[in-house]
Amino acid sequence: MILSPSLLACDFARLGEELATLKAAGVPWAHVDVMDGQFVPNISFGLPILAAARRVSDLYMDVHLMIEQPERYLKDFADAGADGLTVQVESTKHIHRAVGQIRELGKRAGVTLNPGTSLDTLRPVLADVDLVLIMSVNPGFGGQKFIGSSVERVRTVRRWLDEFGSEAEVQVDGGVTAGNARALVEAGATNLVAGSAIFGAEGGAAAGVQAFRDTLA
Ligand SMILES: O=C(CO)[C@@H](O)[C@H](O)COP(=O)(O)O
Ligand SMILES: [Fe+2]
Repeated sequence: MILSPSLLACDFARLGEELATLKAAGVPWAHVDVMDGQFVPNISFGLPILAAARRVSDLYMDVHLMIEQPERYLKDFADAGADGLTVQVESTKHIHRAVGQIRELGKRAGVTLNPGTSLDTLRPVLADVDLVLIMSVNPGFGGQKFIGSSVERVRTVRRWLDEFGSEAEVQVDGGVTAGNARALVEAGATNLVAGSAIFGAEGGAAAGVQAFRDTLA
């Protein structure tokens, strides 16, 4: 199971140190939440922060684009240091084209959807992606409560992927904690994003990471 701590919950003034803490804790990925104030009602950060993170860290940069018409910026995010780019099905009229563009840029392509969007919207691109992200909160903010029905959505997507032998990651994002991680992994999740549960942990991010390890051991 891959843990992808969401940098949205870290101390931006200490970004380099936060990334170093994750690296020292043995975490392979960092989740980078880009929000434009249009697709979601919040603005987070964009290209310069990703580029700064890339300069000081060799963690896999897992970029979650919550922006309208993400195809306008895919190359910029790839150039700024993304390893994987995940786009929301609701944010573009051309999800198949966007996924193809990410692959053409030599990056791993991810697709995601809001909790209120039908899983069927994923089907046309399932064979073309490296990662499917099940959002378990309405995107836009960290620190929200996990939506329980997400567990069944994970199970369904994992089954669909298994039907044609896909090894795509099934990632879950939003309200993920050491308390619900086991149920998610048992349902087929291979990749968990966690922001507040890691950076808000008593004892700091390293303790937050250890709590996930303990519960999944
Ligand atoms: O994409 C998002 C929110 O839109 C997430 O990546 C959050 O940043 C996760 O934060 P927690 O729910 O784990 O605090
Ligand atoms: Fe995210």
